[in-house]
Amino acid sequence: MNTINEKFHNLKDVKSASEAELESALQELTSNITGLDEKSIAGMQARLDAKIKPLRSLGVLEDIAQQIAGVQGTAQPKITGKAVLLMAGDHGVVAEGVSAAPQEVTAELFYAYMNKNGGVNIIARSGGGDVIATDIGIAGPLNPPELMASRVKNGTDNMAKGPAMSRKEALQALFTGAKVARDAINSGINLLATGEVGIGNTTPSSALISVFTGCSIEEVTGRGTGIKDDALIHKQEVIKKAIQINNIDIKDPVGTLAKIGGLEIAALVGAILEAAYKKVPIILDGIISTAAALTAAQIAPVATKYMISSHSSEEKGCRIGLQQLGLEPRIAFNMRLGEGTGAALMFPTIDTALRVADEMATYEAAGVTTGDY
Ligand SMILES: Cc1cc2ncn([C@H]3O[C@H](COP(=O)(O)O)[C@@H](O)[C@H]3O)c2cc1C
Ligand SMILES: O=C(O)c1cccnc1
Repeated sequence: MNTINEKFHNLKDVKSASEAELESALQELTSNITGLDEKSIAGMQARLDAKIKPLRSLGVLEDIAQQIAGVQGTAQPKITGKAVLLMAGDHGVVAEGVSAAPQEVTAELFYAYMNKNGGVNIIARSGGGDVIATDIGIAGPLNPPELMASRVKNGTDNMAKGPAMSRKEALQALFTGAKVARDAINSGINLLATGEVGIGNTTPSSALISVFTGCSIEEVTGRGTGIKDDALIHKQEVIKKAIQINNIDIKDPVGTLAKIGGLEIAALVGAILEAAYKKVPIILDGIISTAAALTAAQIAPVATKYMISSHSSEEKGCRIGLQQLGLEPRIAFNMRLGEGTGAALMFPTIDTALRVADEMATYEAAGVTTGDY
């Protein structure tokens, strides 16, 4: 497929493109996202119905197999590679005291992901997947400087005082994320998962979820890294202020993302849209990924069909956001780490769903008598 968007394969182009060029590339990208292939979904259902089990008795495993068939456009889908796309970015709003962790932790954790021993690396590895970590907008310098090659800005501005980003910066971050997803897909990975790191990022995520679901700040805002009662009330006040002073127009999702979002959240929006455009399923993680998914769905509602939910998260806005997307959490492990840890836990389950379709015996082959079920 040769669209205007392909021009932005090269990161240098993303950085030098004008705002108008980025806007038209987004138009082009989103208008080329199409729905799932119904024939392949029906073909997978027929394969599963022939297996030695009562009809639909493998529940969600069958839903997942059917969804992946529809995404790939074949009743015999295969997973050739899996990766968590971990986007890193800092947040000016941490100056308001919304997190229990200091800002420098974002950069410190980034090195752990590069050294392959962060939480998400272990869980992804257990499920046979990789982690691709990208600095979209960490505040401080990284060493070696090449690690900062994809950085759009040194952290967002404080959204409680003005917009977190300019519209152009949000679009640059979005297309940088899209490029990360495209490169991964072109290298043979065809199951993606969203992940992130960014001290303070449950604050913009809660803001986006409140705005896009219409739920109150109190309903969607939790303790993030683990702030105490007083700090939680303060965090909710900060979010209210950010929404008020930024004149949010939800009919303009990119503008909303720029004003009260984050660089890594914007990159995840781009990764989700690119996955849908390239017909690759993408697993959502916790509250930050869900905020990105809601934003992507505002930009291109059909992208929702490419999303696979993972865990419910202890951060309460996650479940509310998933519900708005028409998704149900699949894992309830009381997790609240982020990074893509919950999403990566779905890797083995998704492999299993396709393995059932490929390897489980049929009634005919096993010589099992069918009943009225
Ligand atoms: C050591 C550590 C590892 C993490 N890994 C992910 N997060 C998670 O916590 C942060 C969001 O929470 P808040 O909005 O309260 O700052 C993000 O970095 C998220 O990825 C972590 C947080 C910490 C402290
Ligand atoms: O839901 C998440 O992913 C989450 C929750 C708390 C802190 N960081 C991430």
